[in-house]
Amino acid sequence: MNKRMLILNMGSTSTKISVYDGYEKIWVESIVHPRSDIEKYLKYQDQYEYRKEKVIKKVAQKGEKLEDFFAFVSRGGTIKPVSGGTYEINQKMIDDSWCGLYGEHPCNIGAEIAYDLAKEYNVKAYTVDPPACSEICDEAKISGLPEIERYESFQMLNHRAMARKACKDKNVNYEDVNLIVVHMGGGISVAAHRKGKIIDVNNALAGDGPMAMERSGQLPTGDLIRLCYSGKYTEKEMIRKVNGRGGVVAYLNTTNALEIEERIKKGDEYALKIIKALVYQVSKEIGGISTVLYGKVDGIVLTGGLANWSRFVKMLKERVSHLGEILLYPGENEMESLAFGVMRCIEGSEKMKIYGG
Ligand SMILES: Nc1ncnc2c1ncn2[C@@H]1O[C@H](COP(=O)(O)OP(=O)(O)OP(=O)(O)O)[C@@H](O)[C@H]1O
Ligand SMILES: CCCC(=O)O
Repeated sequence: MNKRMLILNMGSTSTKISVYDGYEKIWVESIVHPRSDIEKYLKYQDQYEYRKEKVIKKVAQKGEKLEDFFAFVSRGGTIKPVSGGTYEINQKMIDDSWCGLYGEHPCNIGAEIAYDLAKEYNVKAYTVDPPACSEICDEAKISGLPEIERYESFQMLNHRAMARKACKDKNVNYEDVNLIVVHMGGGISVAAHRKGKIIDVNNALAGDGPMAMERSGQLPTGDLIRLCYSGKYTEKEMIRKVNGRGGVVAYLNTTNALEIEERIKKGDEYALKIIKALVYQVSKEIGGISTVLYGKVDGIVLTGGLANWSRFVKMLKERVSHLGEILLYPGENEMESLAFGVMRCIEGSEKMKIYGG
């Protein structure tokens, strides 16, 4: 049986592409998108052609043929909260993610590209652990205004993958321990994993939680309302401002941590001040979420691209180590998680889920 899959993972700053043959990784490549390339798109949806072209070109460069895949698999999209697992991507999922109601993120483009390619080549498209979680505890859903219910869009795929990996390495069951997992990529999400369930996490796409490389995070509400009504910005511009053009990039004009590190090494005090503020906000979020677990924290998993940055991790550790053991898992395990999730369903050890909206 053909088990060759094309895996797509569209992040805020990069497109990761991989080919798996069953459980075996054949290759993986990451395309980093320069700010100048993506800055011009006001809505993430407008990046569809740009990202698709990159995928098609890379697949051809690697000597692969699109007709040789039995499935197209993508991370995403932002949909109505569901339980974790592997889902066949269907039209309802595309409609719900494309309208942006549950958050704007490039993973929605990945899901759409996988779905379109699957239709074109008459195969199936799948996703695993979509970024909206139905396990949030009741208290966390109350926002403070009855008209607004809190829901969460975040990097669930990598949260689960790294939490499980850390537990495997520690020889404990994910379902038996309490973890704080901190995914630090283009967006930052800090979650309480209580005995295998994610019971609270900041909505990394909706101006919730700490600022991040390209997200504003939570802002003083009154000032935000005044900016919205200032007449200077449309609704779309404001949404893009907090999600895509806010956070570190708004201060330093880059999302590239290596570039910021170089600037700091050369004595850029302003860059250091902003990164200190980033560490401060992430630490505060970690401290806050420890109360969700009544302070019973078995470990703090730091993951995502920024967990590679030694200066950043050192400063973070100084502030939060007293809360629990720091478990460092830089980067992400998303490609493998996507491939393995599909394989478990194909082999029958797990049931494929259908999204009904
Ligand atoms: N080796 C490294 N050292 C320091 N920083 C790094 C390193 N590798 C990646 N980063 C930084 O990590 C960030 C990107 O992280 P990541 O690749 O997890 O995000 P993404 O997938 O683009 O976005 P998302 O959060 O939407 O998934 C960038 O700021 C990048 O500069
Ligand atoms: C949908 C992914 C949200 C994030 O960037 O954390």
